[in-house]
Amino acid sequence: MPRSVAEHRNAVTELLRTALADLAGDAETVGLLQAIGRPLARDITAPVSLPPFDNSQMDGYAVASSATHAGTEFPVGETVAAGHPAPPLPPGAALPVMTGAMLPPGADAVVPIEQARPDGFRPFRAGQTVTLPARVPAGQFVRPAGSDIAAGTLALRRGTRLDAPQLGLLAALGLDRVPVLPRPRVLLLSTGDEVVPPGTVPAPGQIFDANNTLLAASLAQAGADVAGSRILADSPEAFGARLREDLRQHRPQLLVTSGGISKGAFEVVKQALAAEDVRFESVAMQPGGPQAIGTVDSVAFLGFPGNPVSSLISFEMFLRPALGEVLGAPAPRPSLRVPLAEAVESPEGKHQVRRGYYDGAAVSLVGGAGSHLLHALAQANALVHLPADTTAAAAGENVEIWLL
Ligand SMILES: Nc1nc2c(c(=O)[nH]1)N[C@H]1C(S)=C(S)[C@@H](COP(=O)(O)OP(=O)(O)OC[C@H]3O[C@@H](n4cnc5c(N)ncnc54)[C@H](O)[C@@H]3O)O[C@H]1N2
Ligand code: MOO
Repeated sequence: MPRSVAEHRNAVTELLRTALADLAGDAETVGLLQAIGRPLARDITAPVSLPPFDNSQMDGYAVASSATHAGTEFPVGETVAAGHPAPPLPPGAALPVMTGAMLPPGADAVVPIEQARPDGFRPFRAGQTVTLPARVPAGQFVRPAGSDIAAGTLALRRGTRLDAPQLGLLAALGLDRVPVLPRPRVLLLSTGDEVVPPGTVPAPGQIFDANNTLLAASLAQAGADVAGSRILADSPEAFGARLREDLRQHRPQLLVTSGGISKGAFEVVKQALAAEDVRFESVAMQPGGPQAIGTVDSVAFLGFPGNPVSSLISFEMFLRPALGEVLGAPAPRPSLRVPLAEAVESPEGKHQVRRGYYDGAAVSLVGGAGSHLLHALAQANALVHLPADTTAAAAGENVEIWLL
């Protein structure tokens, strides 16, 4: 009886929860730009307030609002520029103030230059005056200290994924380094006598290794550290020996293989790991039906099927969500329900994942269902989900897609 997608995803998540437990309690401190996309390891309390001082939201005149109730013509004082301490506001006067400049002590409102007469800044002359609107409300165009965040309050919670907005906030708070969770270390192995590295010359019957690159790119984008990767041929003995060496050398928290797990005569992963705590499952999904999961020498292990599209979809359906769930990053793929541009059929009892192109209105299928169609995958911008109980969907029917 095949496992459901949800059952296998839960199993992968539980495997990673155990494998990455130490990592999730650890931290390394890195520069802000080294932290892009990574989960914050500790709560961050604001060391300063933002804004740090009351300042002007407009280029204009700083006034005491009470004075604008008494009259509309003001003597003009010294100009207050951003980046410089503000002099106190002389009683009854108006000071030219620039956006971001400190509000002069004694001022509580700003009149934008467009509402002043004259409506431009002139070089300062003694005795110069400006006419401003009457009854300016207190607080107008003033950004009070701490109105964004007050010093001592929680700025970002542990586990928050650090993208541009969060990193920008940390920089604004004066922090140049940030504690993040260490990246999970992954050992990646492509398998098969037919698989040779790109950049070499294949012998008859051989093909170039797509999976190490495709999975290394996926893992790197998901915040993992691919500690090592290699291709191993279809010899279970050589596979076992090499794997042990690589595990000792790279000390990964996760081992991911592709290929060698289905029903052929030479299934190197299946044969080499037969005595290990590893299960070879059939998941009710297509592509990505054959899956292996377990531990090898206490290292968490996932075996993905060899077809490149199957490998990528296995990553997207199981490993990416599990990393997000356990570590707080990567973000889930954005999910939408959108109309199909064309009718589609799907095998009964299997969750089919087709590749699609979403143009903002509807999703069209890119290529067929075959799990070798890497060129079609490279043209797609979405995965199209046809759940196990769906055997057909008509054009215009809504389906779930994940944006890639
Ligand atoms: N009798 C059956 N045959 C197959 C079944 C089945 O249920 N009964 N399942 C099919 C499905 S579905 C898949 S998926 C594959 C999975 O097989 P393996 O995981 O054992 O993968 P391999 O046989 O090693 O390779 C499959 C396919 O992918 C190519 N490949 C492998 N590695 C790479 C790589 N690194 N880069 C590019 N291409 C790769 C390989 O040459 C094969 O064409 O089994 C079906 N068979
Ligand atoms: O399940 Mo296989 O992954 O279709 O090609």
